[in-house]
Amino acid sequence: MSSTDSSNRGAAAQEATQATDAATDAATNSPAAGTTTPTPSADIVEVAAAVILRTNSAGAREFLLAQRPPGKVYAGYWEFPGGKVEPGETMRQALDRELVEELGIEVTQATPWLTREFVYPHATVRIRFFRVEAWRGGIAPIEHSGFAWLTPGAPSPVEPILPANGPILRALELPARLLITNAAENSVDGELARLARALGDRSAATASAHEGRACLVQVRDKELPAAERQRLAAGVVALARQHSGVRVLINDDAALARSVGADGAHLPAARLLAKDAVRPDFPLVGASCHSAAELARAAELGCDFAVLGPVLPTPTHSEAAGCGWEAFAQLAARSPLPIYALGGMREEMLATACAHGAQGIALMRGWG
Ligand SMILES: Nc1nc2c([nH]c(=O)n2[C@H]2C[C@H](O)[C@@H](COP(=O)(O)OP(=O)(O)OP(=O)(O)O)O2)c(=O)[nH]1
Repeated sequence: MSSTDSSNRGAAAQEATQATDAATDAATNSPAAGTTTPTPSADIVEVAAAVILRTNSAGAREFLLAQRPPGKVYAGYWEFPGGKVEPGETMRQALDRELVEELGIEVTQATPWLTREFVYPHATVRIRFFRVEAWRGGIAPIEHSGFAWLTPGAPSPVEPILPANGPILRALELPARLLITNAAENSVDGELARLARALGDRSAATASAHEGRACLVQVRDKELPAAERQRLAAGVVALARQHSGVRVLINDDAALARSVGADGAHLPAARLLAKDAVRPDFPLVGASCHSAAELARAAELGCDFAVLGPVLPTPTHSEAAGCGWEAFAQLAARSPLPIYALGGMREEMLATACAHGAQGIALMRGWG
């Protein structure tokens, strides 16, 4: 984040306090989660849906889609299992009930993920997606016409898929970790060596593990002289190309991103809020956010993900206390975008971040 990014810092905690009960309820899977019901709205149908994830025998990640049966709206379309929240139910209770009714399984681990609103001819729906990684019982087609296990990023073997779900399928391609360069402290050569080690270790240690290899790398280091930044960016892209599942974004410099063949661009908050802001023309675009307004803007521009922080105190922004996990969760609960938690992150905080609705963690000093 640039110095201008700090203008809204602190707003995160403040805005989170104003979040609705519904958002609070949907925010986390911690003991406090799911203890309140969504705020009823005559106009919006609340839905809980499960992105059920497994690792197949080849070590690849897969998710489950199910086909809507005859007699329902959008019969024959493929969806994530789930359904409408009944009066008095929390989001999590609705999820648990639906998966018993539809699949015959008891959910034992679910983390809140994205919330997506979509206007259909028959209704406006607000779908709270949970990632479900553990359950009891065998999945059975009790209510659906069929099942399919899909690989994130691979062409879908089934269609049509419910129209609201396109962004969800794209979000499933994102990894759990975003590494941010810190050549200002480590030097360009030091940083390239750290990345080579990190990617090498990652590949070697987790060659068969589903998510271990994949990560995003953001070339930040905005203060570097242009030639050094170019060398860093080119070096990071060259390293990334030696490892599958590693994609590189350049912070705030589309021309540099193009010249080094990066996968994407990353927008600092000031750029995001500019009146003439548009989504840069890259396959992958991220944005730095510190408030609900910035998250909403990132979604409006069609960014693929946001980085939200600082969550915990960090030397990068020593003036900021960090919004804390509960505020993070409340902001994440309202976002249609996958969000990486930033600020004071370390590898062992990944599970905590996910329990509070994060896509994963963004690390600057805490990687390698
Ligand atoms: N379950 C589910 N619903 C989705 C997804 N994507 C999406 O747009 N929706 C929409 C379709 C429907 O308008 C709404 C879910 O309503 P539903 O009719 O399936 O709910 P239900 O299982 O409670 O069904 P019913 O008892 O009312 O017949 O959310 C998805 O991935 N999963």
